[in-house]
Amino acid sequence: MGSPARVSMGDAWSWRVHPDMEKSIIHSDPEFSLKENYFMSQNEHYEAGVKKKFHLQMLARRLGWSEGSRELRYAFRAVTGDLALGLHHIFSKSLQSLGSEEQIAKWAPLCDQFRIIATYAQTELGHGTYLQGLETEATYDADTQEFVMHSPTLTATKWWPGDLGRSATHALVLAQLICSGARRGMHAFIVPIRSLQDHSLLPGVTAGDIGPKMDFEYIDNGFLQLDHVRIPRENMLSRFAQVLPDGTYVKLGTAQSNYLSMVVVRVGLLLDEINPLLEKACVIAIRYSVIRRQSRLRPSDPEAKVLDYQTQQHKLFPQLAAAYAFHFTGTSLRDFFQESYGAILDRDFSLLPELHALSSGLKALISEFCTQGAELCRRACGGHGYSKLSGLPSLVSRVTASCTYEGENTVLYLQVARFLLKSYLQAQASAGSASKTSLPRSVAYLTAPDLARCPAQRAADFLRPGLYTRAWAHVAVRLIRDSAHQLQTQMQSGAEEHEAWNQTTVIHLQAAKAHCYYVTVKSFAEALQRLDKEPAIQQALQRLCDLFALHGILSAAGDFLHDGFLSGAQVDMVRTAYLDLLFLIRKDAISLTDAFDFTDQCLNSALGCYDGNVYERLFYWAQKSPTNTQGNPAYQKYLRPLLQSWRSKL
Ligand SMILES: CCCCCCCCCC(=O)SCCNC(=O)CCNC(=O)[C@H](O)C(C)(C)COP(=O)(O)OP(=O)(O)OC[C@H]1O[C@@H](n2cnc3c(N)ncnc32)[C@H](O)[C@@H]1OP(=O)(O)O
Ligand SMILES: Cc1cc2nc3c(=O)[nH]c(=O)nc-3n(C[C@H](O)[C@H](O)[C@H](O)COP(=O)(O)OP(=O)(O)OC[C@H]3O[C@@H](n4cnc5c(N)ncnc54)[C@H](O)[C@@H]3O)c2cc1C
Repeated sequence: MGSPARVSMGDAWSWRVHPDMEKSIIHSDPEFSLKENYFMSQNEHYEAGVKKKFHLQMLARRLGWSEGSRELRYAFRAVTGDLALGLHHIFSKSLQSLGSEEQIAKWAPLCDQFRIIATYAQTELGHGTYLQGLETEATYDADTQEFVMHSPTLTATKWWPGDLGRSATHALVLAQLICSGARRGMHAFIVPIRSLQDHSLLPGVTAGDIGPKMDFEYIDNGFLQLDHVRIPRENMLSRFAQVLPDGTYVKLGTAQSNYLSMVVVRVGLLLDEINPLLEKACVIAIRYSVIRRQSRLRPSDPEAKVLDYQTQQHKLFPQLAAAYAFHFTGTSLRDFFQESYGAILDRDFSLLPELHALSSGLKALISEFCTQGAELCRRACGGHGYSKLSGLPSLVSRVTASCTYEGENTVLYLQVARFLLKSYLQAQASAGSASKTSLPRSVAYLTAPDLARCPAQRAADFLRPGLYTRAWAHVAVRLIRDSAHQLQTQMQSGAEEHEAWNQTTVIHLQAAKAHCYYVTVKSFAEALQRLDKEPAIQQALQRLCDLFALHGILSAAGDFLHDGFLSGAQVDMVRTAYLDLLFLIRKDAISLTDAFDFTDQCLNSALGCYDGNVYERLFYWAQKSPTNTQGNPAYQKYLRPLLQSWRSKL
């Protein structure tokens, strides 16, 4: 499979490594090798993650790669993100979004030069979602112009922050501010927690690791308790709020301004962490599926490549289409973020509600689909997909966390629903008045002309992006309208507002998901329009866009049939078009996965290597397992006595 030019791993039977690869700064450096990853303990994973981070920072310093540079981003991608201190960078982003210019000037150089190691400590043992419920307190003492940081209860213990368990010297502690006798809500405070001299915990600080997790073993997620720890007034990040020396509270933003850092992180995670996990799963599963031969398509044929079975294509190609859809949608969101972030930092919050809704909804949708998709890819590889040596179990357990961290998905979808309801009611209100208030771009379709029936006459009509995008808009509008109506009905029947909301959240959730899927279909289709100078690429990607849209329609056919927008015959047309696409995509499948440009070292998979030597690699890697190299102490202790035990009865 493929040319010998790009080969893998340098193992005995691989073709000669291409000269170009020898120069790959990351992959030729044994410090970045991932070969032992599947055989490590939690402690070994943590040390390996810190070691790689240390070496990468020394390399970056030597080569002049700045923070956020393309080189560092590529290096992070090449080392598959198995680098410790990820939260240090989340601290930096939070400092940039919540800190004053003076605070940024002071702390950013310390971060960039790793003169401190920081974490983002928001979640507590008792609260992660409900930020108004956070218990950690920051009480201002005007006499000393200090904040007294305190964990008043066990449930106030900070729990989960990455790099907190053993690495960080400072924590950005999100706490309830108490000043001038009033509670002011969640604010961010820079709290030193370990000595810069000997890394020992500072007075009043209790911290440690929270123990084994489903994955992310290389990150020391930790706990933190503060016992009346004093920090200077200047350590409260004050872009959106200040406490003056006498304790006067000056509000410069909104009640949720200090939530901005979560928006920043959600946007960044989509392209940098979450979608690449699905991309890798697709590369491994699709490459393996052209190597794996099993059963016969015709009795007279040789055993077939499993990728030639329509059901295998039905499993894998929608995941490939989703990975591309999320790449273009994540890029579109990043562009919108860059367009609006500057204004928000300057306290123009007009675009923040839409940015919050988009970042919340796409983080929920993309993490959910990447988790489902990675698991589907794993299952599509049969028994070998259950071997850690395939690389797939690790991808699944790692991407699963993205449905929870940076905002639990259901909670984020409900944030979207809240935004959709407000937008819908605004559209309804202005529909009757002369002054048409324009809706945010992402919900402009709420006031666009709607079709009652889909005009498609034949299967080929469903290969038109305009037609299927409007089909998705139709369903999203109907579900949003229905959710608003159900809420109104509940309230008209006497339910109190919050109870009515709770009793209709399942319906709101459905509307939010349809909206997010519509946004993704639209973003993907719009991105492809800009590829008109690359017709061959445009055609290959257009098939994936069509497949993503039609697979979604078939998966939610009831929503399209519900009001007769699609007829049963039209759903059959969608299925015909969908199945034809599977056949057409088959010939591009390998190229479309190669295009993600993951090296074999980065994939770290015995099934997904470019040279296709799956069986040799599986067998060779298994030989290296400590289960085969460290003897069998159980034999002397138990098996031998068991095997001999019959004698004792004689
Ligand atoms: C390589 C390493 C990879 C792994 C990295 C992992 C890193 C993980 C780091 C973390 O997990 S950090 C912790 C992340 N935690 C969260 O994301 C907590 C999620 N919870 C929330 O965001 C809020 O609590 C929630 C939005 C669910 C509820 O907020 P509230 O209880 O304050 O109230 P509400 O829902 O009533 O929202 C009030 C207003 O604030 C708005 N709002 C809420 N969150 C906002 C936000 N983030 N930005 C802007 N506005 C926001 C919201 O739209 C609404 O506006 P309107 O009143 O105009 O409708
Ligand atoms: C791998 C990993 C890394 C993390 N890293 C960090 C970090 O570095 N820093 C940090 O501060 N935190 C971190 N976290 C914590 C993470 O942000 C929280 O776990 C997350 O925000 C979810 O909050 P929770 O755990 O309280 O879940 P909960 O909110 O308790 O969720 C439990 C259930 O309650 C439901 N629920 C909660 N509220 C509502 C509601 N209003 N309406 C409907 N249903 C609701 C949820 O949908 C969910 O089904 C990390 C978590 C993980 C798994």
